[in-house]
Amino acid sequence: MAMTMMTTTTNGNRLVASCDRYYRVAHRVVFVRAAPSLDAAKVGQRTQGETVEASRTLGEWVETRGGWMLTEGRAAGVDGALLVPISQREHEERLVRDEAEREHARRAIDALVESTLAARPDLDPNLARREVVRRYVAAEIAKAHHAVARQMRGDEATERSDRADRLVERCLPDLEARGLAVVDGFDFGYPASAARAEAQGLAGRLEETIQKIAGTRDDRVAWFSRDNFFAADANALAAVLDVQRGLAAALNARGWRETLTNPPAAMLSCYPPGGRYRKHRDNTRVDAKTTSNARALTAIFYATDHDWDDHFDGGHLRFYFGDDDDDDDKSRRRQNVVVDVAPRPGRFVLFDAFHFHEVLPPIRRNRFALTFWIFADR
Ligand SMILES: O=C(O)CCC(=O)C(=O)O
Ligand SMILES: [Fe+2]
Repeated sequence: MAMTMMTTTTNGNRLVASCDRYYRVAHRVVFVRAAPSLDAAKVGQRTQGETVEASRTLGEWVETRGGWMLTEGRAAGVDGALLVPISQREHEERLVRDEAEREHARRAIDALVESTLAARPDLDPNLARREVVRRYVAAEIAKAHHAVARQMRGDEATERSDRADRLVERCLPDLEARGLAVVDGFDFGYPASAARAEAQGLAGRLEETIQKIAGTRDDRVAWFSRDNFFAADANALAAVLDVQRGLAAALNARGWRETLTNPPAAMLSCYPPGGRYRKHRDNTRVDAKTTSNARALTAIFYATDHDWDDHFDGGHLRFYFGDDDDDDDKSRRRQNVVVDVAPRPGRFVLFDAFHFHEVLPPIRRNRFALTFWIFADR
């Protein structure tokens, strides 16, 4: 039985109960840290919609099972609340609802396992169950991602920009032919060196990712909206983001195969010398109708030093075209073609989020990039 931290005070004749014990996670991911400090090691994470029970509060931090969580996003470079206080009653209703959902999932999985085994009696029941659970969980996660993407829709049509139209015109042939376009020398409105200087100035706000703990990637990142960039006087990066935000509308206007939408923020990343991001895809297909998230295209602008050298600085973005074997467009398939794209300053890359790719280690200096994922309304 959970203990409550109800404090009851009198306000005139009325009794006012205040409770700061329960929270709903209001941000995509909120980290659990070993201590109440942004520098403390991450020891876990909670995702949007989960509820958190706190045992102690300390300023903008609450102690929860396993560590400390930040309640307000400002210090973490995010707008608004990360954790929203909820009442004990709401918390308990959520627990009941969560249990009902779990029960529903258990029944759905049992039924799927049964029908799978009826169709394929030769299958090992344990393996069949494991596969059904994997698909079920992936589909549920995808549903949640798409619900978030749908909430964010609606602004793309107003974000037409001439620059984005021109950039799409340059990308479209290669994007359609091989799912990858690379554009150099595009005029984003500011020199690439200005974006580089701003990225350097924001480096102190970048943070390790949860994948760092898992050992798959070494960059530090922060999420920026246009307003965050303007607040930080990062006008060149804001101008790049404006163009990135115009791509969905420009592609939609040219009849792109899916209706594209915008996410709220772009990711500024910095790979230190020797850092990498192991081979991965930004999205995967769970089955014919389901993808693991809403990402359709990845749009990257490199804010590297003006004298970045392909050979001595490295840090290439490596694509593996032959490996997209779940790509339903077979005509785009290539057999084991590796393509390396150097992160040259001001270079812009647009690619299919389902392509396998990897970031090779930069050799001598920090490698900054502004990455924007264009969503699809699937
Ligand atoms: O910075 C890059 O070139 C690619 C980064 C990447 O693959 C990612 O963040 O998913
Ligand atoms: Fe990626």
